[in-house]
Amino acid sequence: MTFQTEPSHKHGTVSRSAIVLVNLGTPDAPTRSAVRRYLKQFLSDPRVVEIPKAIWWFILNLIILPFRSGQSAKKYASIWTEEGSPLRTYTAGQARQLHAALAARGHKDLTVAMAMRYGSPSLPEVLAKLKTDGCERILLLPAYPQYSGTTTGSIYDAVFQHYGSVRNIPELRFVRNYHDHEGYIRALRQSVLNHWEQHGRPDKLVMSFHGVPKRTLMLGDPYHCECLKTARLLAAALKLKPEQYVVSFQSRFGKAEWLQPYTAPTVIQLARDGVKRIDVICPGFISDCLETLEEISMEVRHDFISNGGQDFHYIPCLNAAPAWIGALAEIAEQHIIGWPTQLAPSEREQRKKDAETGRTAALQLGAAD
Ligand SMILES: C=CC1=C(C)c2cc3[nH]c(cc4nc(cc5[nH]c(cc1n2)c(C)c5CCC(=O)O)C(CCC(=O)O)=C4C)c(C)c3C=C
Ligand SMILES: [Fe+2]
Ligand SMILES: [Fe+2]
Repeated sequence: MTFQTEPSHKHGTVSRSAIVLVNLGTPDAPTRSAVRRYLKQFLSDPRVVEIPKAIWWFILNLIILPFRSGQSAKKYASIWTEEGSPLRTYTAGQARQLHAALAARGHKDLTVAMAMRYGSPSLPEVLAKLKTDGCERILLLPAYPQYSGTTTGSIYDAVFQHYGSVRNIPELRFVRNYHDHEGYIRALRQSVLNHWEQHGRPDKLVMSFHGVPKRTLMLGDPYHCECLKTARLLAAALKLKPEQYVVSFQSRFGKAEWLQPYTAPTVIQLARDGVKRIDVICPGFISDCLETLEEISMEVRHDFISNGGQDFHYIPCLNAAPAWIGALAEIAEQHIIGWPTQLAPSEREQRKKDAETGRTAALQLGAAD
Protein backbone atom coordinates (compact mmCIF):
# COMPACT_ATOMS: atom_id res chain seq x y z
CA MET A 1 0.00 0.00 0.00
CA THR A 2 1.35 3.43 -0.91
CA PHE A 3 -0.02 6.71 0.27
CA GLN A 4 -0.18 9.83 -1.87
CA THR A 5 2.48 12.49 -1.50
CA GLU A 6 0.95 15.60 0.01
CA PRO A 7 1.48 19.04 -1.54
CA SER A 8 4.26 20.87 0.35
CA HIS A 9 2.89 22.70 3.37
CA LYS A 10 2.72 26.48 3.08
CA HIS A 11 2.89 28.30 6.39
CA GLY A 12 0.11 30.80 6.91
CA THR A 13 -2.32 28.83 4.72
CA VAL A 14 -5.84 29.36 6.01
CA SER A 15 -7.66 26.12 6.71
CA ARG A 16 -11.32 25.90 5.83
CA SER A 17 -14.42 23.93 6.75
CA ALA A 18 -16.69 22.39 4.13
CA ILE A 19 -20.03 20.67 3.76
CA VAL A 20 -20.72 18.18 0.97
CA LEU A 21 -24.33 17.45 0.12
CA VAL A 22 -24.20 13.93 -1.35
CA ASN A 23 -26.99 12.50 -3.48
CA LEU A 24 -27.38 9.14 -5.20
CA GLY A 25 -26.40 10.16 -8.71
CA THR A 26 -27.96 10.16 -12.10
CA PRO A 27 -26.88 9.54 -15.71
CA ASP A 28 -25.07 12.28 -17.65
CA ALA A 29 -27.60 12.07 -20.48
CA PRO A 30 -30.93 10.30 -21.13
CA THR A 31 -29.27 7.94 -23.59
CA ARG A 32 -28.84 4.18 -23.56
CA SER A 33 -25.04 4.36 -23.23
CA ALA A 34 -25.02 6.99 -20.46
CA VAL A 35 -27.73 5.15 -18.52
CA ARG A 36 -25.85 1.87 -18.93
CA ARG A 37 -22.65 3.44 -17.54
CA TYR A 38 -24.56 4.85 -14.56
CA LEU A 39 -26.50 1.63 -13.84
CA LYS A 40 -23.32 -0.44 -14.09
CA GLN A 41 -21.59 1.62 -11.42
CA PHE A 42 -24.72 1.83 -9.22
CA LEU A 43 -25.75 -1.82 -9.45
CA SER A 44 -22.17 -3.12 -9.03
CA ASP A 45 -22.13 -1.67 -5.50
CA PRO A 46 -22.38 -4.63 -3.08
CA ARG A 47 -24.28 -2.37 -0.65
CA VAL A 48 -27.05 -2.01 -3.24
CA VAL A 49 -27.30 -5.59 -4.47
CA GLU A 50 -26.32 -8.24 -1.92
CA ILE A 51 -25.91 -11.22 -4.22
CA PRO A 52 -22.61 -13.20 -4.43
CA LYS A 53 -20.31 -11.26 -6.75
CA ALA A 54 -19.72 -13.88 -9.47
CA ILE A 55 -23.44 -14.76 -9.85
CA TRP A 56 -24.45 -11.10 -9.89
CA TRP A 57 -21.79 -10.26 -12.50
CA PHE A 58 -23.51 -12.57 -15.00
CA ILE A 59 -27.05 -11.40 -14.20
CA LEU A 60 -26.04 -7.74 -14.33
CA ASN A 61 -23.97 -7.85 -17.52
CA LEU A 62 -25.98 -10.38 -19.50
CA ILE A 63 -29.55 -9.60 -18.48
CA ILE A 64 -30.08 -6.36 -16.54
CA LEU A 65 -27.82 -3.92 -18.39
CA PRO A 66 -28.72 -4.99 -21.94
CA PHE A 67 -32.46 -4.78 -21.25
CA ARG A 68 -32.86 -2.12 -18.61
CA SER A 69 -30.53 0.55 -20.02
CA GLY A 70 -32.76 1.27 -23.04
CA GLN A 71 -36.01 1.13 -21.02
CA SER A 72 -34.64 3.41 -18.31
CA ALA A 73 -33.19 5.82 -20.89
CA LYS A 74 -36.71 6.34 -22.30
CA LYS A 75 -38.00 7.10 -18.81
CA TYR A 76 -35.15 9.54 -18.18
CA ALA A 77 -35.89 11.24 -21.51
CA SER A 78 -39.46 11.87 -20.30
CA ILE A 79 -38.28 13.93 -17.28
CA TRP A 80 -35.08 15.49 -18.70
CA THR A 81 -34.96 19.31 -18.75
CA GLU A 82 -32.77 21.88 -20.51
CA GLU A 83 -30.54 21.94 -17.44
CA GLY A 84 -30.24 18.15 -17.45
CA SER A 85 -31.30 15.58 -14.88
CA PRO A 86 -33.75 17.03 -12.31
CA LEU A 87 -31.96 15.20 -9.48
CA ARG A 88 -28.65 16.91 -10.27
CA THR A 89 -30.23 20.34 -10.88
CA TYR A 90 -32.16 20.29 -7.59
CA THR A 91 -29.19 19.01 -5.61
CA ALA A 92 -26.89 21.71 -7.02
CA GLY A 93 -29.53 24.34 -6.20
CA GLN A 94 -29.87 23.03 -2.65
CA ALA A 95 -26.09 23.24 -2.15
CA ARG A 96 -26.07 26.86 -3.37
CA GLN A 97 -29.03 27.81 -1.21
CA LEU A 98 -27.59 26.01 1.81
CA HIS A 99 -24.40 28.02 1.34
CA ALA A 100 -26.39 31.27 1.32
CA ALA A 101 -28.54 30.24 4.31
CA LEU A 102 -25.47 29.35 6.38
CA ALA A 103 -23.74 32.60 5.40
CA ALA A 104 -26.84 34.47 6.57
CA ARG A 105 -26.50 32.65 9.91
CA GLY A 106 -22.95 33.94 10.29
CA HIS A 107 -20.96 31.07 8.70
CA LYS A 108 -19.50 33.35 6.07
CA ASP A 109 -16.41 31.34 5.18
CA LEU A 110 -17.78 27.88 4.76
CA THR A 111 -17.47 25.95 1.50
CA VAL A 112 -20.58 24.06 0.37
CA ALA A 113 -20.34 21.59 -2.50
CA MET A 114 -22.45 18.79 -3.87
CA ALA A 115 -21.36 15.33 -4.97
CA MET A 116 -22.91 12.18 -6.36
CA ARG A 117 -22.31 8.66 -5.08
CA TYR A 118 -22.59 7.33 -8.65
CA GLY A 119 -21.82 9.43 -11.74
CA SER A 120 -20.65 13.01 -11.58
CA PRO A 121 -19.47 15.11 -9.90
CA SER A 122 -18.07 12.07 -8.13
CA LEU A 123 -17.26 11.99 -4.42
CA PRO A 124 -13.51 11.35 -5.03
CA GLU A 125 -13.20 14.31 -7.41
CA VAL A 126 -15.09 16.63 -5.03
CA LEU A 127 -13.07 15.49 -1.98
CA ALA A 128 -9.80 15.95 -3.92
CA LYS A 129 -10.86 19.48 -4.92
CA LEU A 130 -11.68 20.34 -1.31
CA LYS A 131 -8.15 19.30 -0.33
CA THR A 132 -6.69 21.59 -3.01
CA ASP A 133 -8.80 24.39 -1.58
CA GLY A 134 -7.42 23.86 1.90
CA CYS A 135 -10.50 22.29 3.52
CA GLU A 136 -9.33 20.50 6.64
CA ARG A 137 -12.78 19.82 8.09
CA ILE A 138 -15.49 18.16 6.02
CA LEU A 139 -19.09 17.35 6.91
CA LEU A 140 -20.74 14.74 4.68
CA LEU A 141 -24.47 15.40 4.45
CA PRO A 142 -26.33 12.60 2.61
CA ALA A 143 -29.49 13.58 0.72
CA TYR A 144 -31.28 10.71 2.49
CA PRO A 145 -33.38 11.56 5.56
CA GLN A 146 -33.70 7.86 6.47
CA TYR A 147 -30.54 5.79 7.00
CA SER A 148 -30.10 2.65 4.94
CA GLY A 149 -26.95 0.63 4.39
CA THR A 150 -27.86 0.68 0.68
CA THR A 151 -27.63 4.48 0.47
CA THR A 152 -26.08 6.29 3.46
CA GLY A 153 -23.87 3.29 4.25
CA SER A 154 -22.60 3.29 0.70
CA ILE A 155 -21.63 6.98 0.91
CA TYR A 156 -19.59 6.16 4.02
CA ASP A 157 -17.85 3.35 2.06
CA ALA A 158 -16.93 5.70 -0.80
CA VAL A 159 -15.53 8.31 1.61
CA PHE A 160 -13.47 5.74 3.54
CA GLN A 161 -12.23 4.25 0.30
CA HIS A 162 -11.15 7.65 -1.02
CA TYR A 163 -9.16 8.46 2.12
CA GLY A 164 -7.67 4.95 2.18
CA SER A 165 -4.73 6.21 0.11
CA VAL A 166 -4.53 9.75 1.51
CA ARG A 167 -1.74 10.61 3.96
CA ASN A 168 -3.15 13.78 5.50
CA ILE A 169 -6.84 13.06 6.11
CA PRO A 170 -9.12 15.97 7.06
CA GLU A 171 -11.38 15.93 10.09
CA LEU A 172 -14.51 14.11 8.94
CA ARG A 173 -18.03 14.22 10.27
CA PHE A 174 -21.10 12.46 8.89
CA VAL A 175 -24.80 13.16 9.18
CA ARG A 176 -26.34 9.72 9.63
CA ASN A 177 -30.05 10.55 9.32
CA TYR A 178 -32.65 13.23 9.94
CA HIS A 179 -35.87 11.25 9.50
CA ASP A 180 -37.28 12.71 12.73
CA HIS A 181 -35.64 16.14 12.63
CA GLU A 182 -38.12 18.84 13.63
CA GLY A 183 -37.12 21.12 10.73
CA TYR A 184 -37.51 18.32 8.15
CA ILE A 185 -40.96 17.35 9.45
CA ARG A 186 -41.96 21.03 9.62
CA ALA A 187 -40.88 21.53 5.99
CA LEU A 188 -42.86 18.46 4.85
CA ARG A 189 -45.94 19.67 6.75
CA GLN A 190 -45.63 23.11 5.17
CA SER A 191 -45.34 21.62 1.71
CA VAL A 192 -48.51 19.52 2.18
CA LEU A 193 -50.45 22.45 3.67
CA ASN A 194 -49.39 24.74 0.80
CA HIS A 195 -50.66 22.14 -1.67
CA TRP A 196 -53.96 21.73 0.16
CA GLU A 197 -54.45 25.48 0.40
CA GLN A 198 -54.27 25.70 -3.39
CA HIS A 199 -55.99 22.46 -4.40
CA GLY A 200 -58.18 21.39 -1.47
CA ARG A 201 -57.79 18.17 0.52
CA PRO A 202 -57.72 14.55 -0.73
CA ASP A 203 -59.68 11.57 0.55
CA LYS A 204 -56.37 9.92 1.38
CA LEU A 205 -52.73 11.02 1.62
CA VAL A 206 -50.32 8.36 0.32
CA MET A 207 -46.77 8.60 1.73
CA SER A 208 -44.60 6.63 -0.67
CA PHE A 209 -40.98 5.79 0.20
CA HIS A 210 -38.36 4.11 -2.01
CA GLY A 211 -38.31 0.40 -1.17
CA VAL A 212 -35.44 -1.92 -0.26
CA PRO A 213 -35.38 -5.74 -0.20
CA LYS A 214 -37.31 -7.08 2.81
CA ARG A 215 -34.25 -9.19 3.61
CA THR A 216 -32.29 -6.06 4.57
CA LEU A 217 -34.92 -5.29 7.24
CA MET A 218 -34.62 -8.85 8.56
CA LEU A 219 -30.82 -8.43 8.67
CA GLY A 220 -31.10 -5.26 10.75
CA ASP A 221 -31.26 -2.29 8.36
CA PRO A 222 -33.16 0.47 10.25
CA TYR A 223 -34.56 2.06 7.07
CA HIS A 224 -38.09 0.64 7.33
CA CYS A 225 -38.42 1.76 10.92
CA GLU A 226 -37.17 5.26 10.11
CA CYS A 227 -39.64 5.61 7.21
CA LEU A 228 -42.52 4.64 9.49
CA LYS A 229 -41.38 7.15 12.09
CA THR A 230 -41.21 9.96 9.49
CA ALA A 231 -44.72 9.03 8.34
CA ARG A 232 -46.06 8.96 11.91
CA LEU A 233 -44.53 12.36 12.72
CA LEU A 234 -45.81 13.93 9.50
CA ALA A 235 -49.31 12.52 10.08
CA ALA A 236 -49.26 13.90 13.64
CA ALA A 237 -48.03 17.31 12.41
CA LEU A 238 -50.93 17.37 9.92
CA LYS A 239 -53.36 16.07 12.58
CA LEU A 240 -54.35 13.16 10.31
CA LYS A 241 -56.39 10.25 11.63
CA PRO A 242 -55.04 6.76 10.75
CA GLU A 243 -57.72 6.28 8.07
CA GLN A 244 -56.69 9.51 6.32
CA TYR A 245 -53.25 8.32 5.22
CA VAL A 246 -51.37 5.23 4.08
CA VAL A 247 -47.64 4.41 3.91
CA SER A 248 -46.25 2.43 0.96
CA PHE A 249 -42.98 1.51 -0.77
CA GLN A 250 -42.18 2.03 -4.44
CA SER A 251 -39.51 1.18 -7.04
CA ARG A 252 -39.28 -2.56 -6.43
CA PHE A 253 -36.39 -4.07 -8.41
CA GLY A 254 -36.10 -7.75 -9.30
CA LYS A 255 -38.07 -10.78 -8.15
CA ALA A 256 -37.33 -10.86 -4.40
CA GLU A 257 -39.82 -9.50 -1.89
CA TRP A 258 -39.29 -5.84 -0.99
CA LEU A 259 -40.80 -3.75 1.80
CA GLN A 260 -44.60 -3.87 1.66
CA PRO A 261 -47.16 -2.61 0.89
CA TYR A 262 -46.05 -1.71 -2.63
CA THR A 263 -47.20 1.71 -3.86
CA ALA A 264 -48.76 0.79 -7.23
CA PRO A 265 -51.02 -2.05 -5.97
CA THR A 266 -51.99 0.08 -2.94
CA VAL A 267 -53.11 2.94 -5.16
CA ILE A 268 -54.97 0.60 -7.53
CA GLN A 269 -56.81 -0.92 -4.55
CA LEU A 270 -57.76 2.53 -3.29
CA ALA A 271 -59.22 3.39 -6.71
CA ARG A 272 -61.14 0.10 -6.82
CA ASP A 273 -62.44 0.71 -3.29
CA GLY A 274 -64.03 3.93 -4.52
CA VAL A 275 -61.54 6.46 -3.19
CA LYS A 276 -61.94 9.41 -5.54
CA ARG A 277 -58.95 11.60 -4.80
CA ILE A 278 -55.50 10.77 -3.50
CA ASP A 279 -52.47 12.99 -2.96
CA VAL A 280 -49.08 11.28 -3.07
CA ILE A 281 -46.01 12.64 -1.31
CA CYS A 282 -42.55 11.01 -1.32
CA PRO A 283 -40.93 12.15 1.95
CA GLY A 284 -37.81 10.00 1.52
CA PHE A 285 -36.66 11.97 -1.53
CA ILE A 286 -35.51 15.52 -0.85
CA SER A 287 -35.28 16.29 -4.56
CA ASP A 288 -37.52 15.31 -7.41
CA CYS A 289 -36.01 12.66 -9.65
CA LEU A 290 -36.92 9.77 -11.91
CA GLU A 291 -38.62 7.89 -9.08
CA THR A 292 -41.00 10.73 -8.27
CA LEU A 293 -41.49 12.55 -11.60
CA GLU A 294 -41.85 9.47 -13.78
CA GLU A 295 -42.75 6.53 -11.54
CA ILE A 296 -45.18 8.36 -9.25
CA SER A 297 -46.37 11.35 -11.20
CA MET A 298 -46.77 9.45 -14.49
CA GLU A 299 -47.01 5.65 -13.93
CA VAL A 300 -48.80 5.54 -10.58
CA ARG A 301 -51.09 8.41 -11.64
CA HIS A 302 -52.08 6.31 -14.67
CA ASP A 303 -52.65 3.26 -12.42
CA PHE A 304 -55.01 5.23 -10.18
CA ILE A 305 -57.02 6.89 -12.92
CA SER A 306 -57.32 3.80 -15.11
CA ASN A 307 -58.72 1.85 -12.16
CA GLY A 308 -61.54 4.26 -11.41
CA GLY A 309 -59.83 7.02 -9.41
CA GLN A 310 -60.85 10.55 -10.38
CA ASP A 311 -58.28 12.96 -9.06
CA PHE A 312 -54.58 12.32 -8.50
CA HIS A 313 -52.21 14.92 -7.08
CA TYR A 314 -48.47 14.52 -6.76
CA ILE A 315 -47.02 16.80 -4.06
CA PRO A 316 -43.50 17.77 -5.19
CA CYS A 317 -40.40 17.03 -3.11
CA LEU A 318 -38.94 19.65 -0.80
CA ASN A 319 -36.47 20.77 -3.51
CA ALA A 320 -35.83 24.50 -2.91
CA ALA A 321 -38.68 25.17 -0.45
CA PRO A 322 -37.50 27.93 1.93
CA ALA A 323 -38.60 25.94 5.02
CA TRP A 324 -36.50 23.02 3.82
CA ILE A 325 -33.39 25.08 3.09
CA GLY A 326 -33.77 26.52 6.61
CA ALA A 327 -34.04 22.98 8.02
CA LEU A 328 -30.98 21.82 6.03
CA ALA A 329 -29.03 24.75 7.49
CA GLU A 330 -30.18 23.75 11.00
CA ILE A 331 -29.13 20.13 10.42
CA ALA A 332 -25.74 21.21 9.08
CA GLU A 333 -25.21 23.72 11.89
CA GLN A 334 -25.89 21.07 14.52
CA HIS A 335 -23.06 18.99 13.04
CA ILE A 336 -20.39 21.67 12.55
CA ILE A 337 -20.41 22.81 16.17
CA GLY A 338 -16.98 24.01 17.20
CA TRP A 339 -15.64 24.43 13.68
CA PRO A 340 -14.30 27.82 12.63
CA THR A 341 -16.62 28.92 9.83
CA GLN A 342 -15.81 32.60 9.75
CA LEU A 343 -12.31 33.84 9.01
CA ALA A 344 -10.60 36.62 10.91
CA PRO A 345 -10.19 39.77 8.73
CA SER A 346 -6.42 39.11 8.34
CA GLU A 347 -7.10 35.55 7.19
CA ARG A 348 -9.71 36.72 4.70
CA GLU A 349 -7.15 39.20 3.33
CA GLN A 350 -4.62 36.38 2.97
CA ARG A 351 -7.13 34.23 1.13
CA LYS A 352 -7.93 37.08 -1.23
CA LYS A 353 -4.23 37.43 -2.06
CA ASP A 354 -3.99 33.66 -2.60
CA ALA A 355 -6.89 33.76 -5.02
CA GLU A 356 -5.35 36.70 -6.88
CA THR A 357 -2.03 34.92 -7.26
CA GLY A 358 -3.86 31.75 -8.30
CA ARG A 359 -2.58 29.74 -5.33
CA THR A 360 -6.07 28.54 -4.41
CA ALA A 361 -8.57 28.11 -7.20
CA ALA A 362 -12.16 29.10 -6.59
CA LEU A 363 -14.33 26.08 -5.97
CA GLN A 364 -16.26 25.18 -9.09
CA LEU A 365 -18.14 22.16 -7.89
CA GLY A 366 -21.86 22.61 -7.43
CA ALA A 367 -21.58 25.75 -5.35
CA ALA A 368 -18.78 28.23 -5.15
CA ASP A 369 -17.98 30.37 -2.15
C1 LIG B 1 -31.34 -2.57 -7.11
C2 LIG B 1 -31.63 -2.15 -5.95
C3 LIG B 1 -31.93 -0.79 -5.49
C4 LIG B 1 -31.95 -0.42 -4.16
C5 LIG B 1 -31.69 -1.29 -2.97
C6 LIG B 1 -32.27 0.98 -4.13
C7 LIG B 1 -32.39 1.73 -2.97
C8 LIG B 1 -32.64 3.09 -2.93
N1 LIG B 1 -32.63 3.98 -3.98
C9 LIG B 1 -32.93 5.24 -3.51
C10 LIG B 1 -33.04 6.43 -4.26
C11 LIG B 1 -33.09 6.49 -5.66
N2 LIG B 1 -33.07 5.43 -6.54
C12 LIG B 1 -33.14 5.91 -7.81
C13 LIG B 1 -33.11 5.15 -8.97
C14 LIG B 1 -32.89 3.78 -9.03
N3 LIG B 1 -32.86 2.88 -7.99
C15 LIG B 1 -32.55 1.61 -8.45
C16 LIG B 1 -32.37 0.45 -7.68
C17 LIG B 1 -32.26 0.39 -6.29
N4 LIG B 1 -32.44 1.40 -5.42
C18 LIG B 1 -32.39 1.72 -9.88
C19 LIG B 1 -32.05 0.59 -10.80
C20 LIG B 1 -32.58 3.07 -10.24
C21 LIG B 1 -32.39 3.69 -11.63
C22 LIG B 1 -33.57 3.91 -12.39
C23 LIG B 1 -34.13 2.65 -12.94
O1 LIG B 1 -33.55 2.05 -13.84
O2 LIG B 1 -35.19 2.26 -12.43
C24 LIG B 1 -33.22 7.34 -7.77
C25 LIG B 1 -33.38 8.28 -8.96
C26 LIG B 1 -32.11 8.64 -9.69
C27 LIG B 1 -32.33 9.65 -10.78
O3 LIG B 1 -31.44 9.71 -11.65
O4 LIG B 1 -33.31 10.39 -10.84
C28 LIG B 1 -33.17 7.70 -6.44
C29 LIG B 1 -33.15 9.09 -5.86
C30 LIG B 1 -33.12 5.14 -2.10
C31 LIG B 1 -33.48 6.31 -1.19
C32 LIG B 1 -32.94 3.81 -1.74
C33 LIG B 1 -33.01 3.12 -0.43
C34 LIG B 1 -33.42 3.60 0.66
FE1 LIG C 1 -33.14 3.37 -5.99
FE1 LIG D 1 -38.40 3.42 -10.51
